[in-house]
Amino acid sequence: ENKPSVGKQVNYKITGSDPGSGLMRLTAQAMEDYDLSNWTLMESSAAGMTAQLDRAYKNKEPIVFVAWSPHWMFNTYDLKYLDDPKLTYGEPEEIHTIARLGLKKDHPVAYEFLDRFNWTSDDMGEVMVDIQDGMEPEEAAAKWVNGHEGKVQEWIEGLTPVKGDSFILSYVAWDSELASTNVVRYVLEEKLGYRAKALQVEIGPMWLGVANGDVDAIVAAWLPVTHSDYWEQYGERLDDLGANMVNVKSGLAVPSYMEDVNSIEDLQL
Ligand SMILES: C[SH](C)CC(=O)O
Repeated sequence: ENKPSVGKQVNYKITGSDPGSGLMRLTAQAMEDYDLSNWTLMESSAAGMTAQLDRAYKNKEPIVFVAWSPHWMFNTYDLKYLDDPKLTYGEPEEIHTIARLGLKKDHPVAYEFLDRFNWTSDDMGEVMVDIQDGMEPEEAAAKWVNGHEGKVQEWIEGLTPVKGDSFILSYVAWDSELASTNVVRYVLEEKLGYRAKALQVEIGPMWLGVANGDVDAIVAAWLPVTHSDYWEQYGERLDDLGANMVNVKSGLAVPSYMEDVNSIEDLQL
């Protein structure tokens, strides 16, 4: 039977996340690249997006939403990314650790740890799923660090703990960065002797804070594509310590029960 178009099914709405985020900028670009001028990108937050996904999924309703991996939603729901033949969302990319200028001199122990910090999507996934199952982020981080001695040892081998120096991290409430920032904070405090704080902020203040030196470091930079605009704006005032995770990706996704929607081009119908 002639089913209404997917646009009609979702009132031409893309369920978005936090305004200003790279994913929202890329999705606005995708709406241009794929001529989705009659669609609206709904601003929300990462938590708002997953709440709307949960409601739609439970009722097996159609929904088109912004997505990124690693994320617990791909463990919880049967989802699929829409093909992006124009590569608006780019190729799989990296999450980078970014330090303020001067950090190496001021906090050499923390700097060396942050320079070595790297883990996999599976590692992050363990922490994210524990948090999603109701564990406090600090507790989930402690559980992961205490359960992965070997990996943590690589990060801190030969480093002499400090005596209570303060350290400030910041992050945006994306489930991925809630996990990574809490693990880094836990290691700084419990293994390296810092009094470390993790400030939850929006994306603009996160980048501005580390660029103007109010924040010591972030582990939340999606590069080279998703956060390219922030890197262009602040990059020369920052110290990029490289990838803490590789092969991450973002894009548009739908539940797999939307069988006839497999590419962003299918939204034009
Ligand atoms: C974790 S999301 C890809 C971050 C963003 O959209 O800027």
